[in-house]
Amino acid sequence: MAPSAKFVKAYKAMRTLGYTQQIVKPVLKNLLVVYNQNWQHIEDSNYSALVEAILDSEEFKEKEQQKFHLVDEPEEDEPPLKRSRLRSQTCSSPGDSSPSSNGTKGTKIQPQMPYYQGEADISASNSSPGSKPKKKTQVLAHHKSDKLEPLSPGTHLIDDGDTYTSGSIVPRMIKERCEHTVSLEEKNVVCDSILSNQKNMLIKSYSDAPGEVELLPDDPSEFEIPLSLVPPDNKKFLIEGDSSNAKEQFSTSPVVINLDAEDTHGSSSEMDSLVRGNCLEYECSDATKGENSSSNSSQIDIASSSSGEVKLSIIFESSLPSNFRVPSVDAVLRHLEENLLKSYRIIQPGLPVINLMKDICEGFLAAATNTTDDEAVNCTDVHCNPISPKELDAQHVLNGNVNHQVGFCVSPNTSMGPIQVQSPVDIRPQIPKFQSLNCLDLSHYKIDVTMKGSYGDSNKNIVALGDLKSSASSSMMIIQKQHFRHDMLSSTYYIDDITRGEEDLEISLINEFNNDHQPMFKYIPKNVTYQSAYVKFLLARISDDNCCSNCFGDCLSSEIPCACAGETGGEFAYMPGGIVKEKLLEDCIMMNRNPQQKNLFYCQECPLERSKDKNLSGTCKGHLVRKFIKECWYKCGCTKDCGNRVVQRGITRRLQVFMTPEGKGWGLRTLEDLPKGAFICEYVGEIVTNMELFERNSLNTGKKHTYPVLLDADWCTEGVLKDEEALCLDATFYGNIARFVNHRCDDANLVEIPVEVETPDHHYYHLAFFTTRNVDALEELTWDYGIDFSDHNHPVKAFKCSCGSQFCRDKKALKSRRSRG
Ligand SMILES: C[S@@+](CC[C@H](N)C(=O)[O-])C[C@H]1O[C@@H](n2cnc3c(N)ncnc32)[C@H](O)[C@@H]1O
Repeated sequence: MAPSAKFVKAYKAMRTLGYTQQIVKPVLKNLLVVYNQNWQHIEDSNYSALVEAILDSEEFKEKEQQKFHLVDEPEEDEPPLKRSRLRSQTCSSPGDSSPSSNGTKGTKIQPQMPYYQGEADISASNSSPGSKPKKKTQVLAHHKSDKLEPLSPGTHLIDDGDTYTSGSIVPRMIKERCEHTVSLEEKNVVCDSILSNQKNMLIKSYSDAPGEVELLPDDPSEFEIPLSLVPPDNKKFLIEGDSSNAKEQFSTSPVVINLDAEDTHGSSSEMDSLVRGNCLEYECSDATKGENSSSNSSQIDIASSSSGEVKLSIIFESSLPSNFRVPSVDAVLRHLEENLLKSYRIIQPGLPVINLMKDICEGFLAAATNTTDDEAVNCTDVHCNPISPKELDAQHVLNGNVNHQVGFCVSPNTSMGPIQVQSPVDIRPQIPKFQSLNCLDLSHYKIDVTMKGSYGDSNKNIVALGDLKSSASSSMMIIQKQHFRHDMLSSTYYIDDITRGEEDLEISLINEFNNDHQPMFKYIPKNVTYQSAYVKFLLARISDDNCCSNCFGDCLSSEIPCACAGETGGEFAYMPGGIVKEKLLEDCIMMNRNPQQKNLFYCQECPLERSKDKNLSGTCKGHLVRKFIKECWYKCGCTKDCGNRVVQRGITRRLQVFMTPEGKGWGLRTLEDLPKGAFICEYVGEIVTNMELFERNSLNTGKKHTYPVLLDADWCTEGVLKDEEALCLDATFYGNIARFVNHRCDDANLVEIPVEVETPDHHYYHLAFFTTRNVDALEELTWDYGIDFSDHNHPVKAFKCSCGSQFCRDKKALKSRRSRG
């Protein structure tokens, strides 16, 4: 039996035997210690005897006394159940004679269960079911007396305008919690700067004993931080307040909800809540998932305050690798964005994690302000008891478990705003890892996001929290529901617009072949300069005579070619309708297919060759003279509809990114029939200098999504560009759909043509794709990357080509290699 299952079993058995959570909790903790060391003893144990033995043991009592500074009180007749709960979940003021726990009177069984030295967190409870109260203890605390009001199950408790439907209420004060070092709860409290600043925070808590009431504050405004709660029947939890008045209720009635979808059933939720609310938080979070769950899990806790702040905690649990190092917040976010989002089923392209978290918070606000009572009871658990980064549970430490808490504060109101990292990752001291036998060897990543905001309508993407059994890394699935068409197979992965509205047309992405999700990159519709690249089309150069400032209307309809056409020999590149003229198209295709027939320009004193060796004059090896297009632009006198403006208007054809069945990865296809010479898209990416690209490539050892396009190295006839000036396009991190165009040898249906829009100096141009022939709807769009598959010395190792072309150069190279032996 898996240790976690045993743990659950032990818990259930103890609860069945009638032990209160407050007894079970410390006992389980002790049990865990034993368990780690000698778990086979547990297998056949009589749990009743076990509990009694633990409670009766001298070590247990001693530790409990030390830890909680318990003061013996005169015996008082109180039902043990209630007393124990009061003892462990409430804090009494000095001199408070409210009921407290009795001592333990256990059996004489003393199992050989070594207590692990250093184990620190032991509950204050030491009562035993059915036992006669032996003594009363009092927790020394420093706060004013709390008012106690009993409720029966289902009773509506009106407090400060709030309505509670059932259960117990355990409000706490943050000050008290931060000052205290006496209880398990205190140990777990983070005096978080975010939460601690909140006023009027009140917690609704539900015990496992319906009708049992804990503390109710005289002044709820004193309660600033929520504590852990247990729902009465594992299902019943509500956001208090009636729906008619939900907004006001919400603003004055903070709630704390655990939305862990996996904890919705059975007593596991109860236990999970119980233990998470205390020091055993993570162990039991895992334990409750029992045998069925993987060792990895996650949960989301969301809390809101009366001031409109929503705090989101995401706890991600996974096995600690041996090279574990605490990363920076930036590193975590970057890593998530680059690598992990897809495993969480987050389909939004380039979605920053922080935005996702903010969306969740906003969704919570929106839901909270629109939720009816009926809907509200779906929440499964009530919990917010953040673990103090400074005070780790000893068991965690011993198990080498680490809790990283990261706080983020998302700026006010629902519009996007700057994000402040409020509390950076807490760096754990170097704790020797305890090699335990059990399966609770988890690391815990807890990311808190806090959003203060107005409660305006949110039309943000839907966030669904559910069970993602197929995912190895998380039980959380976050999807954009609206992006799934109903007629699709459940296995189809589909996004309706990967451009996020950046293009005039939506461009969908579909995968019907495997489980790959959209690669991480940021969609940009136009090139952006990365850093050092200097692109010369400044407004200061508006006086340059490279435009047709005297034109008006549509230049194409003018009888005399305009100045822009003069740049390309007095000929416009386009026909009406934006189709590239046949001659230009064929020239460009030819130049690509037959490099040996490239149009070369030879200079007399080649600056390029001279730059290689200053002492030699150097014979010019020829510079490529590329055919190009010069478009009119906004410096010109023509209108935006001018027929000589095509590429700058962006994508106009219906296209789709799809998963290719041939193993080439993603590809681009057309969803409509295309004529020959039609503009498809520009190759968009980051404009980087040669130097920057080199640095990137040497840093980035991971797989590349794109082939950087060298913009002007073989085209510039104006002199030799230094590496820090020569421009390249890299679409690895920022790009458009062109980054998905796959290679096809020789007979690709796309050809790239340089297009000048803003600058005439050939230093920078747009690389535009046009169709080389008529293309049918659903055909894949391909481009000949120009790779020489026989060049094995090339620094970039070519992929194994599966273009399927009869002219495939890779296959030819392979054949000739084979024939050479
Ligand atoms: C610009 S990306 C094209 C999009 C890419 N398929 C993806 O999934 O992101 C270039 C990469 O696609 C793959 N690829 C492109 N054309 C290919 C071909 N003909 N055969 C095999 N793989 C190809 C190679 O992995 C190459 O490095």
